[in-house]
Amino acid sequence: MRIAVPNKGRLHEPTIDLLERAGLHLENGAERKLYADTVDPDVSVLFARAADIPEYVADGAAEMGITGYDQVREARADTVEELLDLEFGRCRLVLAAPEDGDIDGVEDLAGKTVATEFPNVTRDFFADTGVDPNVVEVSGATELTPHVEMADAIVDITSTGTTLKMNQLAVVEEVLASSVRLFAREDVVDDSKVQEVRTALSSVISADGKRYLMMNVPEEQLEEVRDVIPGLGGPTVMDIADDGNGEDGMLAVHVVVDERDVFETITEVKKAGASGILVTEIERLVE
Ligand SMILES: Nc1ncnc2c1ncn2[C@@H]1O[C@H](COP(=O)(O)OP(=O)(O)OP(=O)(O)O)[C@@H](O)[C@H]1O
Ligand SMILES: O=P(O)(O)OC[C@H]1O[C@H](OP(=O)(O)OP(=O)(O)O)[C@H](O)[C@@H]1O
Ligand SMILES: [Mg+2]
Repeated sequence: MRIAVPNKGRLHEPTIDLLERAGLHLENGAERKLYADTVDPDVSVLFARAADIPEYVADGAAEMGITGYDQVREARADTVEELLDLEFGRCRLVLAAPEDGDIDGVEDLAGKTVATEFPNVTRDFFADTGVDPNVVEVSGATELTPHVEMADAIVDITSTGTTLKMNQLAVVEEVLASSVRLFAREDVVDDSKVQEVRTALSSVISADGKRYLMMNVPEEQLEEVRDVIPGLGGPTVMDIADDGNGEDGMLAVHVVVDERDVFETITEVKKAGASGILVTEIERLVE
């Protein structure tokens, strides 16, 4: 099985990082190589441009791919199936026009020109509106085109909004919300290796923002502690073997909580009688 992943650009590093955290360590993958092996002899990685990845998967160069949803839609790769939202590379494709111009809505673009790196997504968007502007494809610096009379509006990526603002452009309408996805070719989605990869990546995402709390609780205090724990599916409670030091009747309580609940939970369980509280990170969480 081969996974196509971005070879450069902003998606490269976070993708490699995710594979590593999922236990799919890369081997023999010196920088600038086309392929890398992983610790799993059945899984290798193919490096490609973010925009080419959906096509690589559709055409059979790889079985799985990781890239932005915007690229999957642009490639119109209808033989690939999404397996997982990887929850990074969040951005929006928006229709934007000069702030001080006369384009306030989609209908104002009838007979006008829209420049974009995403001509297919743009045409699909306008097809649904009944407005049919002229769409011109550019390969970068799209934000410049309305200022050089090349276009009346653009469809481009925005996340913080800084680039649009810098170019005196305002959002007219959202075209697409995107994030990075794991997908596979239709004919291999049920393959056990594909599902293994999906589970491994999913376990990293599930663990993100979660912490593991361990504490000691006197038996008679268990209910009180349990009541203040916001845990995932309730805590795990274990007997602590009597160590002969009067620790009899102590229980070990383990629970997974949201990182943002950790501070309050510690305060609450302490009040309820817990001691020896330990907080650790979670690498993976297989549900
Ligand atoms: N500003 C942004 N914020 C969040 N995600 C973004 C942003 N810009 C792009 N992306 C996502 O990253 C994907 C690839 O963009 P990126 O800029 O890394 O590649 P690229 O422009 O093709 O790189 P290069 O031109 O170096 O090959 C986009 O398709 C989109 O899904
Ligand atoms: O809303 P913002 O946070 O300003 O982000 C939007 C910008 O980010 C991307 O460009 P990128 O930085 O990838 O440069 P590129 O044009 O070289 O791909 C995108 O093409 C926008 O220009
Ligand atoms: Mg870019």
